[in-house]
Amino acid sequence: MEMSMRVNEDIDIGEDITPPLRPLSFSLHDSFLFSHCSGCFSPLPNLPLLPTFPNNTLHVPPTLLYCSPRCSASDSSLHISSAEFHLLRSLPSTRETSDLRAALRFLHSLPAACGSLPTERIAGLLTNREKLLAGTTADDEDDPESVVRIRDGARTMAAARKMLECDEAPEPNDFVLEEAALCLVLTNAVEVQENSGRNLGIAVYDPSFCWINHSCSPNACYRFLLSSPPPCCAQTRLRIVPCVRHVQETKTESGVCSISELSKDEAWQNNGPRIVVRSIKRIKKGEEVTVSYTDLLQPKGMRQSELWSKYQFICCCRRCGASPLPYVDHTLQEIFAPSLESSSLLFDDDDNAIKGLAECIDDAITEYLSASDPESCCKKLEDILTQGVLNEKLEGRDGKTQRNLKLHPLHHLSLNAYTMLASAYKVRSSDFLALYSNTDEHLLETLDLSRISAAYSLLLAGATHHLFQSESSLIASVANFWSSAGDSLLTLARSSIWSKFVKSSMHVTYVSSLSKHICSKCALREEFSARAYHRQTRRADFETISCEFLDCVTDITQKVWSFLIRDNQYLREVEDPIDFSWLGTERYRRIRDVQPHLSSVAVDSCYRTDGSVSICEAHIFIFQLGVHCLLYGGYLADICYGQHPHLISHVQNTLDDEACLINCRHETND
Ligand SMILES: C[S@@+](CC[C@H](N)C(=O)[O-])C[C@H]1O[C@@H](n2cnc3c(N)ncnc32)[C@H](O)[C@@H]1O
Repeated sequence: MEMSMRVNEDIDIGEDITPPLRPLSFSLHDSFLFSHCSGCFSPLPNLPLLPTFPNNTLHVPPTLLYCSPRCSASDSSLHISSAEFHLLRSLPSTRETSDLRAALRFLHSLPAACGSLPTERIAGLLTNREKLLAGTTADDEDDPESVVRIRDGARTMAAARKMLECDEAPEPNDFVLEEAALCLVLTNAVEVQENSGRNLGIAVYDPSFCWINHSCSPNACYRFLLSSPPPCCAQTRLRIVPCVRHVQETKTESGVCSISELSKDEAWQNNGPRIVVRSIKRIKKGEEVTVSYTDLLQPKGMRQSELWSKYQFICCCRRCGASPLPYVDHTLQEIFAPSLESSSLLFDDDDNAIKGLAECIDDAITEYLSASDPESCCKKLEDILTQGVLNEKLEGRDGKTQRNLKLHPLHHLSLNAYTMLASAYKVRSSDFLALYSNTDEHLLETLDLSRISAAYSLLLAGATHHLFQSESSLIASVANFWSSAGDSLLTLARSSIWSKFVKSSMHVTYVSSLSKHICSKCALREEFSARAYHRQTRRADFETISCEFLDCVTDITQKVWSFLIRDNQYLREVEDPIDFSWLGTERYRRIRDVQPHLSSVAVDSCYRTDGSVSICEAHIFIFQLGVHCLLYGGYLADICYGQHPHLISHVQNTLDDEACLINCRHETND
């Protein structure tokens, strides 16, 4: 039996298709146990509450914490009686325990009738146990790592449950139920993210959510509500219905108890992050609803291998099944051999060199995240992006040949590198500002670092937008990247350093650009006002709004890109970060073969030597660009996640700032 969910009416883009659904089981990741409430996942206050132990018999250090008496009252008993408490106290701190704890909580909430041994489904939810343990061998030592992890985890869960009864350690085959519950969590749990995108923990929801299958070109996405849902959202009906497909060889055993039995149990009425499913495409009545279980910006091979290792299925969705590969997948893995006419002429033995490239990028990123040396990270990543790798193993007709392989600017590793570079340059800029005094040279260097950070953010947003134009399910990533680019450009524009340069070089062009400051060419502002003040989003205008936005940002970017990327060797190869038509040109191939000549620029000649914009004009354009990116990112986020008060006030503050900037410049000018 295979379950899926279908819509029971026509759905437009950007509509909620479920009400907020409560979790059946949830747990914070270990690293958030002492910073976030285990009952509702919100950040802890200064004086958090401990679990309430029965009769205060247990005088032990806290294993988790709560934000309020309500959360403590509703969650403490589950913490103790599910054996989560025993598990946390007995397990070495090296193993992440959120999956084990969610499985224990899930098991504890099952009515007694569910105690017989299930394997395929529990409470209607697929355990996938047989598939996940498929590699099991006669000798434990030969088992694949994933199998050992499930088996050891289940054994630990069983031991913790035994501790509740003060019983002896379990027999080896005493933990089938725990194994099934753990497999169920691995198959059905989703990462719960806060607004900033951090993964706080995991949660398992009822079949209305868990029967939704995966697609690499999904038509829906989901969001979490950590506080009470707004009334409009809570009133949404469930607009999806289950669909059963009977598969011949499947065993007849199914759920050992139904979800309706579970929902009567008080334990299921607890707190926890709620989830809402939302359409990101138009969906016709009767069509299957799908979400993504993986990162859609990965190329096909990586998505397939992740889905196989986590869920043991091969995705046959429209995107995966297309032949030849769709543009987006082809591009995400494209490699250049600059000396050759076409990347299709890559040879089999280039594979190892490409693996080497991936390892170098991963190493630089890991080193940055663990040792936090942003300067070294920037150098390593930019060296790889600019120089690529040499494949020296190829035997040509004349003996050994060297081939230089480079990542395409839209390769998925390039996109990862841009994310890290935007972050690392930003950190370097704020470190620099904190460390050095106000000499012009140091201020200029701070501005330069912030400028490059903003340029990488803009490149990342433009690159993913380019891919989004051929794969519309990338909307959530694109929304995120445009918002980050907006934030990054506005951080640059708001830097107090500008005033040093702007005052001394105020001139006529700058003043005339002010009048053009408020953009009248695109409808993003009207759209924002409609959304913020009248709670309406004009979905029908999606294509128009997106085209107008692109026209505007392409226009402004052309004026300011050379300023943003000045003196950066890699970014100088990127002719335009929004319109990538230059990628196919002969000129680009030549640029990639030539090492650009870099000269150090004297402070007094900065930014005004080669016919590019003056620093004053650049300041205005960067602000304009930042506002556009933020408004459009917010517009797309609204489609994916619905009205978000936090986002609306963020954009509103920016528009207020913008009004101040204009007034201030007019006054200065008067
Ligand atoms: C959360 S469940 C989804 C509901 C599931 N189909 C069921 O019958 O309960 C996840 C499991 O569904 C199956 N599944 C989900 N998406 C799939 C897809 N695109 N192709 C094949 N199997 C899929 C896999 O077995 C996966 O482990």
